[in-house]
Amino acid sequence: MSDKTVAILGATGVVGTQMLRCLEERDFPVGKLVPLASAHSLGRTVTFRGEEVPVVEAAPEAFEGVDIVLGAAGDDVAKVLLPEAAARGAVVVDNSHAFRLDPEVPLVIPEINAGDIADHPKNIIANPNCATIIGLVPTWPLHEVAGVRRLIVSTYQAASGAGMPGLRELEREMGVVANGGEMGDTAPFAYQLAANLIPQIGGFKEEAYTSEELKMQNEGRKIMHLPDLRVNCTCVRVPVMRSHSESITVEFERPITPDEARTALAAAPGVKVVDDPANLRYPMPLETSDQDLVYVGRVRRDLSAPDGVSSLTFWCCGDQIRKGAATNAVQIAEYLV
Ligand SMILES: NC(=O)C1=CN([C@@H]2O[C@H](COP(=O)(O)OP(=O)(O)OC[C@H]3O[C@@H](n4cnc5c(N)ncnc54)[C@H](OP(=O)(O)O)[C@@H]3O)[C@@H](O)[C@H]2O)C=CC1
Ligand SMILES: N[C@@H](CC(=O)OP(=O)(O)O)C(=O)O
Repeated sequence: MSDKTVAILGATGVVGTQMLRCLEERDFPVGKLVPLASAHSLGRTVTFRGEEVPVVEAAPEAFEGVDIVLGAAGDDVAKVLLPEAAARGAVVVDNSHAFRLDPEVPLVIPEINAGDIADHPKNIIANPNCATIIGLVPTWPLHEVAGVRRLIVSTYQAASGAGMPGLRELEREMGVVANGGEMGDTAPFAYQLAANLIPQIGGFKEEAYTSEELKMQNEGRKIMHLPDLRVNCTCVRVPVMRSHSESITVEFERPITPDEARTALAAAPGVKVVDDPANLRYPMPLETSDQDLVYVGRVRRDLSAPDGVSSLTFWCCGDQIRKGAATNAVQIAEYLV
């Protein structure tokens, strides 16, 4: 396998920094690394394989000679720069929302639809929304057993889902809560997050759902190839540094017991079952931070299901910076090489 020239667009951010670590850990064949960021990061370096690599200002010409681009910038930057990279012959794996629902762009969680990677006519492959990845990795093996018809999801999303500014803001607010002082401006959050919950992620869209909540439906349908999948999602920002958690109730086409579900989950790639209520063992975000598996527990019957309806409830946690973003993107890039 020949070494590749790999660019990271947004190499100084939360996801970009994690991509550097994932490329190192997974021994991705990087011949040359091109770390790209905004003009305000010029003069900075990123550490890769023990060396300091200077950050380059992101511009179309920076993609000349690049084989693979990992996108870790926001939607607006992605929309402008990544087609420039693709036009220069690079294959792009992008983390933003910009291209996810484009019918000519595959939207991939490798554990579910790796087969979609091969057909990428625009030279762009999209990484799904982080909460969607963490929720669907354990939902898929249950679908394979019993056929998923409907999902009812509540998410508990970490501050770092809002990038470096979100992480820094929660750290600051925790200091203010502990030591006193002025809370002041809470951006990027609309309200104080420390010692609080904020039931809004993204802007409000149709039927009073937020953009983040609609991603679970629209991206889930595309990834699972289930255009009629019914999804009801509520997304909540919680004062956790890292790792998203989700409560998911699944309605199935066919009967499935909690034991059958645990057996399917235990055999599924990317999943670890932690489900031992007698010993108080269940997934928690502190435990799932900085690793790649989605932990699943609290698997139980949905006591509210109408007679004759097959339905289970479970709880899962996963590191949204790793499996929800950087790791998933590097996994896709591995298929490309
Ligand atoms: N955080 C998360 O958990 C997840 C994030 N994502 C998505 O990944 C992407 C990156 O998010 P995240 O890492 O959290 O964000 P951060 O805010 O932490 O990082 C943003 C990155 O984009 C760069 N950037 C900003 N403006 C420009 C520009 N004009 N030209 C080039 N680069 C620019 C920044 O560079 P500089 O330092 O110079 O400003 C920085 O490297 C987003 O699309 C996000 O939606 C997806 C899943 C999970
Ligand atoms: N919006 C997510 C993270 C994210 O960046 O999602 P997306 O890539 O779909 O914009 C969160 O705040 O937790």
